[in-house]
Amino acid sequence: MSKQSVKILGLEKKYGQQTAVKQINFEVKKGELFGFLGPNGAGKTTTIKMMTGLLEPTGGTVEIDGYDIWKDPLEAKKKIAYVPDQPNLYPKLTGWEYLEFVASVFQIPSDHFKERGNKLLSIFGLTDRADELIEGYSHGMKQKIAICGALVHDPDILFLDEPTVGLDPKSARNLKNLLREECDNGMTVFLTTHILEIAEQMCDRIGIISDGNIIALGTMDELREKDGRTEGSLEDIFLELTGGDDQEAVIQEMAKEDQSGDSL
Ligand SMILES: Nc1ncnc2c1ncn2[C@@H]1O[C@H](COP(=O)(O)OP(=O)(O)OP(=O)(O)O)[C@@H](O)[C@H]1O
Repeated sequence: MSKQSVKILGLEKKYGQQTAVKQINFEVKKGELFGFLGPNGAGKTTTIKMMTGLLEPTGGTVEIDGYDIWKDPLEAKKKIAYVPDQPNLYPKLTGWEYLEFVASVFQIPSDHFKERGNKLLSIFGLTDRADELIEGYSHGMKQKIAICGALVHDPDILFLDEPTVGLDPKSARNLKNLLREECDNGMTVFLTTHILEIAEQMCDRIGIISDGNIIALGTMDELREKDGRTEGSLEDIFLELTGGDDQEAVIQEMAKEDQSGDSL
């Protein structure tokens, strides 16, 4: 048994001439809540798709609990669940039928499924809507049923791409609490987010990718230490590392000009 849930070695993706992910290396430990951050176009989705076996790398390997996702896909994929930022659902199934379908694919015993499914629907306030067709769900409800589907079979490792986008504050809070609880019970969670407060509050460790390279990796304290700080928010660290400070300064200058009317 591997101590790491996920082991990434020399992972690379080229799209034609462009190298979107540049031979990155990192590990995610069992029971860890890992946040993967980076500016737009940095390579987050490309990386998560390679980690979940949806996009073939140009080079390198991804091990899921010791199994290579490309050489041993069945064993590796039994252990994971993935919720993309735009989940593909079956519109002609009801919410409950969708959960039943996922549970049947993963051969979850009926009693366990019913208890787990009902608990998840209740956490996300979907109990009263579970018998309606998914095609009638709002964007946020679709996001929530996709998350319920991912959790209903108790994956060892859960991958989430921008999980809180589209969720109302209460659902986002419930999701954060649930993920923390699942990790404390041994599940590993790997999530991407642009909401730095979420990463700062929730995540045990954080990886920052910029232009296809991992430019920071560690706990909040470790990131601060490497950045030569004793305090400061993740936003400060993120903007400094990704060059956002310069952009911030430009934006502030432009705002000043706008206020003084110079630029009109
Ligand atoms: N199918 C594709 N074909 C060509 N280039 C692609 C493709 N998918 C992504 N890219 C490029 O790879 C780079 C990384 O994209 P990716 O979607 O992984 O970034 P991201 O960090 O998830 O960005 P965002 O925060 O905007 O979602 C970008 O320059 C993007 O244009």
